Amino acid sequence: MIENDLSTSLSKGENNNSSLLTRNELRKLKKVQLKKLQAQQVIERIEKAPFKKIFSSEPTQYLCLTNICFGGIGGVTTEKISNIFKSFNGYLGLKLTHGKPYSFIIFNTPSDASRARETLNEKPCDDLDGKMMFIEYVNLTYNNFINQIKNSDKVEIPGLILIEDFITVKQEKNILQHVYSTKSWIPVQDRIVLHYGYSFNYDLNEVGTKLSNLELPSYMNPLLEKLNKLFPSMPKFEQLTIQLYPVGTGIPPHMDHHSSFGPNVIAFSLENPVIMEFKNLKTDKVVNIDLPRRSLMMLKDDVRYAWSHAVRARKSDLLENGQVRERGQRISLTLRTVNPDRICKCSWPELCDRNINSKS
Ligand SMILES: O=C(O)CCC(=O)C(=O)O
Ligand SMILES: [Fe+2]
Repeated sequence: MIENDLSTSLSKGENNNSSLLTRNELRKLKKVQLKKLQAQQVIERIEKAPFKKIFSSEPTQYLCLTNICFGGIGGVTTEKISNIFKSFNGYLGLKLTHGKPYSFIIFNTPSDASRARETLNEKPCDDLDGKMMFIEYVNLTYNNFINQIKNSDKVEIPGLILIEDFITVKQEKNILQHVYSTKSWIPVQDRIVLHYGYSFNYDLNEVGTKLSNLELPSYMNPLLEKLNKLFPSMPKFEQLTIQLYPVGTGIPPHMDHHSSFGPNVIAFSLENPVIMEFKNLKTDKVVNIDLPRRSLMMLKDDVRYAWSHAVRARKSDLLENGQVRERGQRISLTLRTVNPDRICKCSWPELCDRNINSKS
């Protein structure tokens, strides 16, 4: 069946150069096409769907290596494959599949993917000991593959909300101008901080005294208005902490004080992104989340009350796609409400400072 398909396609002259090929070259070409068809047919059988439904003839940003699997017999390592693809512009990462003969490569745009495919498809690859990769574009409407690509190893942290581009470029510029012209910075460990509304007691790690000017700085207004529109039932934020993290610095693992502060803690990232490390204090599970520049992060529920968070003091971050990103100086703005009676009623009593740090 495969042989027949192949002879027809070659004799129809689908490969324009076939008439110029020597017998030997034609035999080799036939062998390659046979292998390619075999890989495609295996996928069609596993997926119970026709090739045309699974793959697209137009470039998409998702490539499927139809004959490359990871680990196991005949499998290659993730390192080998990422080394081959990471030299191409727009390479974002790879997704392995468990127990399936194919794998996926993700690019930023369809044209990035197309450049890599043009260079590598059906060409002997030195890094794979001369083996050829058969590469197809994943059809964006083929949900079975798209879901595998998008969800395979995304870890959700309950209660964590991340909104990218919450702050506009113009707003960021304005806030940074004001922040950098402020003179009242307080050194805390290797970073410097500013407090508005209430101070922060770093010895007890809880809310400090009410400050004379309770108003938050007016450059925060556009962000507060946008927050109000998105979360209309959220109470007014009363405390703002601004932190400047020079390259190489961070904040040790902590939970924002349960009794001092309300159920929603918000942190904006300005000037540079950073990886924040979250740890579930019951299971010790650690999850790294990339906080993009101009993003909003909200902590509520589990992640607010039962996970610690930290920015590790280091000069670079390892991203999910295996790339190392150099750190740049980062400004964060943390908004909190203050519990009037300093009492926490959360559902994690064993992790709550009302029991752990109860003062005599
Ligand atoms: O730098 C940040 O984004 C978060 C800072 C933080 O965790 C805090 O102020 O409690
Ligand atoms: Fe915090």
